[in-house]
Amino acid sequence: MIKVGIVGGTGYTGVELLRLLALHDEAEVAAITSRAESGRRVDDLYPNLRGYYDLVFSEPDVAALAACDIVFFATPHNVAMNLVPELLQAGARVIDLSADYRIRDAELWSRWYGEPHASPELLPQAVYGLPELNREQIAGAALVACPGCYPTSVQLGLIPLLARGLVDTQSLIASSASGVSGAGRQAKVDNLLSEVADSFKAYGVTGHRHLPEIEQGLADVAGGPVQLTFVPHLLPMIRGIHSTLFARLVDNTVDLQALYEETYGQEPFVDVLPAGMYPQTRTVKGANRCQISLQVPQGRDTVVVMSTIDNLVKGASGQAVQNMNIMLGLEEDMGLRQVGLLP
Ligand SMILES: NC(=O)C1=CN([C@@H]2O[C@H](COP(=O)(O)OP(=O)(O)OC[C@H]3O[C@@H](n4cnc5c(N)ncnc54)[C@H](OP(=O)(O)O)[C@@H]3O)[C@@H](O)[C@H]2O)C=CC1
Ligand SMILES: CC(=O)N[C@@H](CCC(=O)OP(=O)(O)O)C(=O)O
Repeated sequence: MIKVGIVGGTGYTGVELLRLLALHDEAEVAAITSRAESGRRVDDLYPNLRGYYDLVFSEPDVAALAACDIVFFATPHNVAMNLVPELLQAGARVIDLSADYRIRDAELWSRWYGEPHASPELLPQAVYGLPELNREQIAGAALVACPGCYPTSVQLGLIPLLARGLVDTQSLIASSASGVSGAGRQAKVDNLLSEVADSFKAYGVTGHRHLPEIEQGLADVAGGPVQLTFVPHLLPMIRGIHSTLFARLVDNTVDLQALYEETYGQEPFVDVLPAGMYPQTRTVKGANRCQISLQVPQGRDTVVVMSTIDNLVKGASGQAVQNMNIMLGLEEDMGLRQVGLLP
């Protein structure tokens, strides 16, 4: 069995990793950390896991983590970048769900995240963990930076258009909406039921930290700089992201439905819906799946792409397990064969 360590096991992505790994044939969680819950049984805090784990949370301990084959970081940014150098040196492979290694330029990273990067020397070897783009590099990586939740939905939605040079790269727009679990489990007044329920609002319009990450990924695909207007919104629900993406066509001779079906035809976790069908967050809830559909309204020159994921699964822990499977040469869908929860 593959020995897995999880740093940050009490958060929403940590417990989602535990849910998925409970049904994984080849992985066994050997170490799990929480500073606040150290000494407490995992299935005491999370009774849905009773019968699956005989584990106790402990303080982060580099020696115990270094004894694992794979270490997941399900921690806020600024944590992994301090511990990863030692773990890599000890021979562990790391899958970071936080933003610490997603942006290649350390100076750009520190401008958006507000402090210097603690291990910039590792940025060149970190592989951006979007399997649909980087499957081969992920397979050989020691350090994988899992994409953010919004970036996953936006990039998967726009990649086919940019790869073929079909749209203006300087006027891309992403209007995205997320459920509240995207903000994590930490208590915040803004995320109280009475603040969020029965309401809908935009935030981060002047600049959200996912913007440089998305632009970096899209620029790689387009082969040159792109400009994106990214507006996130908070939805009064728990899980799910819906991104509505707008791009101006510079070539409208291509059958876009066929292009998307061809691009993602062999992808196990991207589902291009038939023309006329709309993706919904509830049909991907609990599943490691991105559902996409597209339209060119009135046959004009703007293509509208709709892309939905569960932020905790394809947007975080599911994608992290997918990356682990690729790194270990396992079946890519091992532990990820869930169907979306409906209703
Ligand atoms: N929620 C989502 O939808 C998504 C989240 N992500 C990213 O994944 C990461 C985890 O997110 P999420 O699970 O929502 O976060 P949570 O706030 O829910 O959980 C954070 C976890 O990290 C631990 N932690 C916090 N600070 C430290 C520290 N200094 N050292 C060690 N452990 C620490 C906490 O436990 P304790 O404090 O007890 O140690 C807790 O278990 C974040 O970087 C987030 O941005 C990415 C995609 C989607
Ligand atoms: C709803 C909500 O608050 N979402 C979070 C982003 C989600 C997230 O986890 O950010 P990373 O993927 O970069 O780690 C936010 O906007 O800050």
